[in-house]
Amino acid sequence: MSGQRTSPLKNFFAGGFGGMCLVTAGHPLDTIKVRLQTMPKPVAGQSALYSGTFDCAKKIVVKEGALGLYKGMAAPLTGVTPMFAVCFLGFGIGKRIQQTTPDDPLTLGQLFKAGMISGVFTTAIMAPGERIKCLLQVQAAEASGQIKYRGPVDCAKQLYAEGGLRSIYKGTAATLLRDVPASGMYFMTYEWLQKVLTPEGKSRSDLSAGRTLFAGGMAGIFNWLVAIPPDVLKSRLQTAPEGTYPKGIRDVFKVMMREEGIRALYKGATPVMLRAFPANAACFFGYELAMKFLNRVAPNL
Ligand SMILES: CC(=O)O[C@H](CC(=O)[O-])C[N+](C)(C)C
Repeated sequence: MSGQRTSPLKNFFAGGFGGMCLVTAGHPLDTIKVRLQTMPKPVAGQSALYSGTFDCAKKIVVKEGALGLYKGMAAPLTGVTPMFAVCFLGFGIGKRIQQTTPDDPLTLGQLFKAGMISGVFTTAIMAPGERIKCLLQVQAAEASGQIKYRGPVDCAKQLYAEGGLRSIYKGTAATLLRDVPASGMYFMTYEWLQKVLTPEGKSRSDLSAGRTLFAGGMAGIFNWLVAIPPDVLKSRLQTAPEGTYPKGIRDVFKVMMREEGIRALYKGATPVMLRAFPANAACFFGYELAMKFLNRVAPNL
């Protein structure tokens, strides 16, 4: 795969802008995913709260208005922007440490490793961001009428007061389990598709919107093919009342297999996959646009 000199700072800023595009395009489907993953188990004889993706979307819009789909978006916007900045920075660093010169081409395996390194980098921001986002997204599902958390900052404060940093970082191992292999798939798929789709005689820097949107969308799909099962375990763990799973995701997994079987690991897969393509197409498109802009206004950054 041909090498490309990229400035870490530009990667950081362009990645942040890509993250903002991703959240705006993908949050409604993320809300549906978390509601489906965490809805209460139906009691015998009763039907499930949501029968599927479209039923869930309809019920949210009818009960809470269209803005219900955007609940909890402040947390990912403030969290995802720096997270994607760090994610793209981590990928750049992951590539650089495997190259002897900045122009060294990278194999698919090396791109996968660079993506995994990015996954480790992002977990420090991703784990607490996901914990707060998931708690905010599910709180209306309990329908007690009482809202426990008034927003991301209030949620973080309450978690800190109840259990310190340990509570805020609950789900870190599950987040690593999800994001290290998934990020490998993500960046390897994107870079590979950009390469194979670039016509003979043209270079990666001759940007094409269609190619970028397709490669970005497919990167999202392959990311989630790997990420869904650990994501379900993570969402369960991060939204469960304190003390429910003393051994973390191992306990979540055991209880889930015993009570619901293997299929539960794919709960919420439809909205995840529906979101994956447009959200990540928007992300990489935003990233490439920002990169182009930065290359023009600050060529020496
Ligand atoms: C799990 C996740 O956040 O995936 C990101 C893409 C998406 O759809 O949000 C990619 N990455 C893990 C590389 C941050």
